[in-house]
Amino acid sequence: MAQITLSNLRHSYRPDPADDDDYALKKIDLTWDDGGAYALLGPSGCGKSTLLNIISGLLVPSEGKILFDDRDVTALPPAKRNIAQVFQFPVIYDTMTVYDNLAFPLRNRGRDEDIVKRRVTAIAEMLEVTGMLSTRASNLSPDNKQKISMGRGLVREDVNVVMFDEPLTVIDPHLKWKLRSKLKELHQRVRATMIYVTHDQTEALTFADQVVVMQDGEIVQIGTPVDLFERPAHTFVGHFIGSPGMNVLPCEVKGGAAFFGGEQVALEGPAGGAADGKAEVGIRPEFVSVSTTGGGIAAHVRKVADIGRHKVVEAIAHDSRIHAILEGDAPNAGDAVMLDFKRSQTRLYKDGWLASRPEGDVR
Ligand SMILES: Nc1ncnc2c1ncn2[C@@H]1O[C@H](COP(=O)(O)OP(=O)(O)OP(=O)(O)O)[C@@H](O)[C@H]1O
Repeated sequence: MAQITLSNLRHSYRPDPADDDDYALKKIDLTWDDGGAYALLGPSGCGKSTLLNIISGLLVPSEGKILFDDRDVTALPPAKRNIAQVFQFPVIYDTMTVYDNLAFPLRNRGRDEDIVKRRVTAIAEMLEVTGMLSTRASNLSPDNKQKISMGRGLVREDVNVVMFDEPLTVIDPHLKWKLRSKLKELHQRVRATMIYVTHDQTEALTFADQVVVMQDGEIVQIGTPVDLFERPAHTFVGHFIGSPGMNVLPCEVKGGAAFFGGEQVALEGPAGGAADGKAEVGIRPEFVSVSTTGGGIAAHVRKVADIGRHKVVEAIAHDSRIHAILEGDAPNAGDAVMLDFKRSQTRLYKDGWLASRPEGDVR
């Protein structure tokens, strides 16, 4: 396994890129620690596959370097990088047994049969496919085929990194959670460096210790799932993560205080030196409380969706839509209500970026 460093990376598919918009990857500086479980998360077109292909060697970046530990691999072809990849669709040999499929990457590199047997047995046990080892792969269900594909990615002990590219795309929704938690468990057992590429926040947040969020060819935040939920570094992360995402409301900053529709909104702490003028207040629906008697911002309820575990209230205040997630009783559509924002979770964003700081942070 190796630490992977991406240094000053830029990539354009155009022969003569002029400005930032011509780059699929604008400027990436990132270190993936040895043994880490990472997710690369972002919407379609943000540059995830481009980045993955640069790490695997299918693409040579227009600028910058890739290091595996201290070794510069920027110009090395995929076969020389010693990485394993699991793709959207299972890559297995239908005519071979499950055992031979799992053994293939090891035999291909000339490993002794006793090592092959030890590794295949261990991986099969982790994946809970021991009972299928002598089954022909053609007889497997799609999810078991993908499990074997994952096993092939994990069977070698000497790879620098295992990369998963949207590996659950073909899996039935009701089986997805099973494979998702299985992958997490596998990482805890094999401790390989793993990069999991997805546009699905649930997959990213379940699998990864660190999530790298991309937008438009740039990294907007790297953090734990809790960081991304509690302190989105950018309103994009606030919107993209969460269901519904963070409420982002227009506000006016005056002398370090934020005003929404003329009413002051108490921020978590100092406004971070945000200059007077237009900015945004960010508050997650989980931290908005709704009452008919208490104080707060006057609003009216537009609709209420009961989604089982909780209710999602959509209210309108000062022409902005505000979501609140409620566990117990909820108002009805048309009700006049008061909205209260939990102060410690109320953030200020300036030009999209987090500006406010927690109380007591006097930087
Ligand atoms: N071979 C190519 N030639 C030209 N442009 C490309 C090529 N591959 C990708 N792009 C462009 O580069 C940008 C990043 O694409 P990329 O496929 O890396 O994003 P992605 O996040 O992986 O999206 P998806 O999840 O849809 O695969 C997009 O604007 C895309 O249109």
